Amino acid sequence: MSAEIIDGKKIAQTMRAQLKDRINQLEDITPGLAVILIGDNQASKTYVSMKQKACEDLGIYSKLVKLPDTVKESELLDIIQELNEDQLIHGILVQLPLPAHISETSVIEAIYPSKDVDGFHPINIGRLQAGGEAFYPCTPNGIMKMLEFQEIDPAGKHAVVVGRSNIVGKPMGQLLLGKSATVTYCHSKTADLKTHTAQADILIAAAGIRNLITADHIKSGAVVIDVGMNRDEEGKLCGDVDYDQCRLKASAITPVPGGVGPMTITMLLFNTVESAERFSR
Ligand SMILES: Nc1nc2c(c(=O)[nH]1)N[C@@H](CN(C=O)c1ccc(C(=O)N[C@@H](CCC(=O)O)C(=O)O)cc1)CN2
Repeated sequence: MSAEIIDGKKIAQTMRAQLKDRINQLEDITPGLAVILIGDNQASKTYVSMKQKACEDLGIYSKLVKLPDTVKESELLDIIQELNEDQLIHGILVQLPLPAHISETSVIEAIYPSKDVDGFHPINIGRLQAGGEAFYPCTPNGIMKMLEFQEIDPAGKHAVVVGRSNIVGKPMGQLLLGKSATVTYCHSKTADLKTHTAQADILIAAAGIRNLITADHIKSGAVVIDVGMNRDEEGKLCGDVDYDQCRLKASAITPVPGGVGPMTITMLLFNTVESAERFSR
């Protein structure tokens, strides 16, 4: 068997074209996104410039706030409050990770839930679980859209999520549960990982460990979604899944790069447009 390759770039392009139409339909309002970048982390700089370029391509106003990694938490919170009150801004995000002296919790909680287009605020996380109007975290929601595009219905399937981060693993399981999958969470401390992953109809690998998932870990015909963003010895980008092995056993698989990554930014644009639409109602 050779798996169908789930092309994240192509799905992202289709969704971005749909978003452009929605933006064109907004009268007298341009969606606005504020991105706060702290410090000099090379990967963060790359992701932020990708976000800005994506905004530019779609006609979303983007405001970049660059701060040194010596910035005080109180200064950052003041900036967030200004953006909360800025009528031109419909979405605010602080690029993660943060320097060690700044509390991620305080920063996330300072953003108004109505502008939290990353979907990380406890109000949005709570509504994801309990229902109600909310922004969902971009990476897991992007994966749900990918499954939808591929016509893979999670209902009744066994989904195994490897990873328990607040931004991917935990909300991923909740979203799959919301679509009636039976969900198992695993993580770096799970004993005998293979026993669990080999039962998955849908396997989400989001542990941040290169080649954690090999062919032995998956069931024949499984759908394998790779959220990993790791570098090999030569600096080449690779996921958590041994792609060359697993694509011969899976029924569908995402590559890295070109799989989940492009959907993360697309869902950020999606949330920003949604926020502007709510604002204009
Ligand atoms: N505030 C946030 N911080 C972080 C988030 C987030 O959703 N919000 N997620 C990640 C990084 N991230 C977006 O910020 C992100 C990661 C990867 C990609 C992507 O498109 N990857 C490409 C490859 C890019 C490359 O060549 O380096 C791919 O997989 O094809 C987009 C966004 C952590 N921080």
